[in-house]
Amino acid sequence: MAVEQFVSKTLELLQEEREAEIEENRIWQENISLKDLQSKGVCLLKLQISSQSTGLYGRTVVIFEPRKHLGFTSLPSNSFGPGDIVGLYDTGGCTAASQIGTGIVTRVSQTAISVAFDDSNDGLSFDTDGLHNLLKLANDVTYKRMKNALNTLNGYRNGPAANLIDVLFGNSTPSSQTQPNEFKFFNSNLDDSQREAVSFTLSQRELAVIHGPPGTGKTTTVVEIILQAVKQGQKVLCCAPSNVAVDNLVERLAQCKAKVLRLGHPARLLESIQKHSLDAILAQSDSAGIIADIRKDMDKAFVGIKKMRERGDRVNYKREIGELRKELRTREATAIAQILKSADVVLSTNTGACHTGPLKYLPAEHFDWVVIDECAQALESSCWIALLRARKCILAGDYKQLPPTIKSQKAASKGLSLSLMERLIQMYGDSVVRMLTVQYRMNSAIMDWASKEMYQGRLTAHSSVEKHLLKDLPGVACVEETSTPLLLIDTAGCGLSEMEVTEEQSKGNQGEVDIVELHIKALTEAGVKAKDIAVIAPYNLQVDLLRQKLSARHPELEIKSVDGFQGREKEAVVLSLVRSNRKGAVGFLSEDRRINVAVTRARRHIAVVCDTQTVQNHAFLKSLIDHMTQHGEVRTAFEYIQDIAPQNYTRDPKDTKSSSSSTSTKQKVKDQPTSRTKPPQKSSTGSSANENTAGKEKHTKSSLTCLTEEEQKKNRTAEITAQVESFLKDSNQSELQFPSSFNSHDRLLVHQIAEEMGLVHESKGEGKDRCITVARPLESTPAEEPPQEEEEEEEEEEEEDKVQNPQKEQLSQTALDLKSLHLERMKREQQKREENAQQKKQQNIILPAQASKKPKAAKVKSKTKTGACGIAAAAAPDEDFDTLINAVIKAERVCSFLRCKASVLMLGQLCLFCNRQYCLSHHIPEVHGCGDKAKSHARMRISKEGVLYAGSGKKDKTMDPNKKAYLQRKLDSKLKDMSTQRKPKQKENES
Ligand SMILES: Nc1ncnc2c1ncn2[C@@H]1O[C@H](COP(=O)(O)OP(=O)(O)OP(=O)(O)O)[C@@H](O)[C@H]1O
Ligand SMILES: [Zn+2]
Ligand SMILES: [Zn+2]
Repeated sequence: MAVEQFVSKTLELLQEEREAEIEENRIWQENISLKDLQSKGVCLLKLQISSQSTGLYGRTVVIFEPRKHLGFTSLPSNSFGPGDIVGLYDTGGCTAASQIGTGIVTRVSQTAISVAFDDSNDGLSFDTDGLHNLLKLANDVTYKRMKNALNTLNGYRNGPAANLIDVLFGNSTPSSQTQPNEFKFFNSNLDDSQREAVSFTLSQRELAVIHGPPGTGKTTTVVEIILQAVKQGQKVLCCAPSNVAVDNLVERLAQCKAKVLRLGHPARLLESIQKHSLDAILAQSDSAGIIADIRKDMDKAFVGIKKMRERGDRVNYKREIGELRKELRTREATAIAQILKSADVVLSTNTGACHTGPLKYLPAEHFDWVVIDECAQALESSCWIALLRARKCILAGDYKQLPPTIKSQKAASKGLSLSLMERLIQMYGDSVVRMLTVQYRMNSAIMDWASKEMYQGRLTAHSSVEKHLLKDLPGVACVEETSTPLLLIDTAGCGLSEMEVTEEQSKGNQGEVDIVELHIKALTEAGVKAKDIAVIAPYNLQVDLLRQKLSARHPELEIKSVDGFQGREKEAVVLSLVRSNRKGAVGFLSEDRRINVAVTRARRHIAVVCDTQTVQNHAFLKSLIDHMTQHGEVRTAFEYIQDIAPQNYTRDPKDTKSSSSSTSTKQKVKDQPTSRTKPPQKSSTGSSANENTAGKEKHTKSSLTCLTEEEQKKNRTAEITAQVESFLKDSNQSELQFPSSFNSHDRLLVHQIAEEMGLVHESKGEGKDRCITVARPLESTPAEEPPQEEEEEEEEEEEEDKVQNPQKEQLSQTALDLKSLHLERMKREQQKREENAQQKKQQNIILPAQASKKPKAAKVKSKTKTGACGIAAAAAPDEDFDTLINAVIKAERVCSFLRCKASVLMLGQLCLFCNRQYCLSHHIPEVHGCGDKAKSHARMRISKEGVLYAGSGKKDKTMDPNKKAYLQRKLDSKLKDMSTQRKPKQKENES
């Protein structure tokens, strides 16, 4: 492909992408006042400058604070963090015209925010008396740099990269040295595939691609390659799309005593890395003394300016500062060039390697090799920023994991999401690729699926991990949950449907949240540490719901979206797939690479909670379900629901004894609740060796029977269906009673079949005599049924239908309980939405979007009313409900910090990590125990820089509109908790 063609097409797609982003920002900003932006935390209004100095290696750092003389002592709650790019405005507004400059946030405290402005903005002068607004900006620096690189690529003639460009565009073929260099490995532990990758890379002249599936030691290999290159006297430029990935390499290379230099704004680097940063090394250099003196003079001048009241005097100081700055710059340029030249490896993000940065001090042909790690997560255009400096390139990554995040679907589908790595593999095939095939992370049962489905079955598990299980971890007891690498908890037929909150375009599933909670409980009770467990969900809404439920009890449990987890690993992963609907829609789960990433984070155990009936409609997900069914434990969510609402179900004592009869799934269902609820001491006090082997034997046995399990289930289903059908044909029979020998699993099947056929079903009797009957639907039902409406509401109708006839639904009453809670919630949410709309209307500011939404909201509400008010009324009479609301409001009024009674009504601050309100002395995450989360959040945000870097989750600003929704959900969960408390029994039984 011609370079020009690539460049013009890519420029176009980048433009499209940029426009999509701008459009999104515009819609968002235009419809929201500055005040609202401030309340969303992305804008800070009317700040005064408290001080100004040169700091952070020569930048002008300005500290802003609220108007103290008016009694504002702290900043409004905001989402500003170190590394954010902000615009500085006078109080005229936040428009381009009133922008004074842009800077990078370096520090945020309760009372002040520091912003670093680059010296290069010569015209920058701050009115120290005036008031300023700060607004978080979407940054276009990344775009500009990529565009520049593409344009340079287009006109590139005979620089160092000329030959490489030919190879990367197929104009000449990659070549290798005939006589490979002799070399000795630094790391003697490398496996064969890693060694092969290193030798191959060393012998290639222009291009080597290293394909590193999850856990195969890609970084280990890249580090070895770089060390070998350095030994050969090569100068290496090493890049990755995210700051985190770059820092990781810096750390590993520094451990190996390589002379590394990290480029990048110090505000964005991990603290441990800062000593390798250009600025830090500069500060220790010979010129440092002189530079420091100049800075001191500049600081003095700044202080001078502040004292001066007269304009004329200020001008003098400004001139002085200008001259000092010039001198500073020439001295620094010389020093920087020296430092850069003496480093063996220079590291930066892809965009940090741009020619407007420090690399401009180096001659064009300085570098020999360019290494790009995580290459499959980078836009190709961002790779070209660095590649234009290289004779040879090494690309490492895994294109079977998630590609770079792109906002414009159109641009993505037209090729913007195709990474350089993938494009080259398409062009040259395996001849330029070496794949790492030994993985050091996953138990082979987990790996086998990924290997087969994604990596041509080529992966093998290293013996150190092949069989490792949770129970092998110190302090972890041997129970069923900790002895199986694969656990599938199937919600099919249990009525745990997904829900949707339209404003957020996301999906949640409260039933799955409850099941995840129980599984986490089982794992932690067995001694697995919360910090070793990840809970992953593909939808942000579900992530929020899970956090709400779990974070308070397990602050160290990491709960994230799939995208936020790329590049990480955990001993145990619990994956909630969320989707459960009759249409079998799986939406965004259909990205195979997303599922691959989610599953391959797990080292010893993965539990998947999902509705197999829904997700099996997608071939790739089906392969996962099939794999887990064949090689792992399968449970139905039904028995977890019994734990959630045990009052609705009497366990059939016969179940535990009838394991020899009918199905084998039943056999599994039978004794798990015991193992789950039994305290972990059980096995640690007993002879654990015996227990171990016993567990293993059982496991093997069940794996064997598992092979035909699905068929057995099918047969059983067919049997029962046939019985039901023949009953239906015989109009004389009014009721079909199944024998009391049916166990709970058989009854579940009956329940499912009856549901599908629209029949009434009921369980009667206790213990041994418990049996299930099926009958034709009652005549009255159709009359009450609301007319069919939009598809998305179907689910609700179905639920309401059951709610209206609860007495006919004994067996599914447990599921129904969750549903009624869900409905209660939905109803209140609807009410709130309506009230909001009402208020808006009164204020005459209905946005068109809301105006059009309103009628539908009203309709849904009235529908919900007819359906669910019965439950709501029965459970909570109006007064009761008011008391409830009052209690919640009261609880919301005081600081959430243990024993703190301070009011948070006026000055409360919401912690975004735990979603609680705190008083001013407790709201800082570090103070109340969210420190780690805040840190990793900040890190993640820092690593995101632009929107284009993949693997780091959603963009910041999506947090902000959610804040309100967060609060709403928080209230709802409190209400839910309270309503469950009001029903006697429950919780006590569990513990
Ligand atoms: N040859 C080896 N022998 C033993 N352990 C190894 C070897 N190579 C890598 N590992 C181990 O595997 C783990 C992952 O290695 P590394 O950090 O290099 O991979 P990564 O590139 O970060 O991961 P991934 O391949 O998933 O991107 C580390 O714990 C590392 O110690
Ligand atoms: Zn907190
Ligand atoms: Zn407090």
